Amino acid sequence: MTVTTEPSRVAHAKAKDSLLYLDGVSVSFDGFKALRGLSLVIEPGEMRAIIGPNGAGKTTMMDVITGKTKPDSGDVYFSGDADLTRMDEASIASLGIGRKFQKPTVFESHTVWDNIDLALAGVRKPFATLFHRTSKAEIARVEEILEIIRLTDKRHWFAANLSHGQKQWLEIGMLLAQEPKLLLVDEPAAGMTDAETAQTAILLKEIARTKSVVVVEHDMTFVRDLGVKVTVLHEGSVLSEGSLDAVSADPKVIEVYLGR
Ligand SMILES: Nc1ncnc2c1ncn2[C@@H]1O[C@H](COP(=O)(O)OP(=O)(O)OP(=O)(O)O)[C@@H](O)[C@H]1O
Repeated sequence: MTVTTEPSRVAHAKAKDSLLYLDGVSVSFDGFKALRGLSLVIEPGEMRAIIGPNGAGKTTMMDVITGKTKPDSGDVYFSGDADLTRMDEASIASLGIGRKFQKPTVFESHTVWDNIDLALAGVRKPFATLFHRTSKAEIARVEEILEIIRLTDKRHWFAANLSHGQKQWLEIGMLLAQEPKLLLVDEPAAGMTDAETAQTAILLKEIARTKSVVVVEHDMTFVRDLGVKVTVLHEGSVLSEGSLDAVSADPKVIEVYLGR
């Protein structure tokens, strides 16, 4: 006897053990396919680098994960059974998906410390925030985050006085304050000095010890420093996947990057 299983049930079973599961995701804008059957699985505790030429669909993929864009078709599951295609952006964020956009959006007229403290406050219940005094545990968490983002000695600085790279780290710290399970980071190294870029790779690797991280990046030196599995997107689907060395040697990837 042949047992037939509904496709969605099969997808669901496969999604169970992964943190993020995309299968056959397609998105069209006025008939133009930005994503074409994109499939991607991120395991709990994994850091993944996503690369690809301009227009490959990297931003659209992030938009689908965070609920900003709804796919025309395909499955998107988080933590096993949360169907992200049926949820709005706020509900998805509250599941523990944090996104860092390319441009830092810190509160410039507040100190580094206050920026992190405010981000912690953001996850407190409104009533608790109203009558809130930062608890010992919260102070310890702010300290811990400042260590991770290398801004301990700048805690009293106004964010406006930080370098571009330091502002990026501060924003990563603000995301950490929200205790996400998955961090989506868009081109963190853009505009950074070489030293800051190298520090950012170390910092993200530290974060990835306790959280899953998906990093979209163009800077190959940075991707090499991360030393993680790389997914190459092209025309809305996965062209190649593996170590940076493996995908760099893939003829399909060479053609896309160098063949025109
Ligand atoms: N809202 C939209 N309306 C129409 N077309 C769009 C929209 N958003 C994205 N696109 C198109 O979809 C394709 C994929 O875009 P996307 O921004 O996801 O690529 P990307 O890989 O992030 O590129 P980049 O590296 O330049 O940021 C592009 O051709 C883009 O022009």
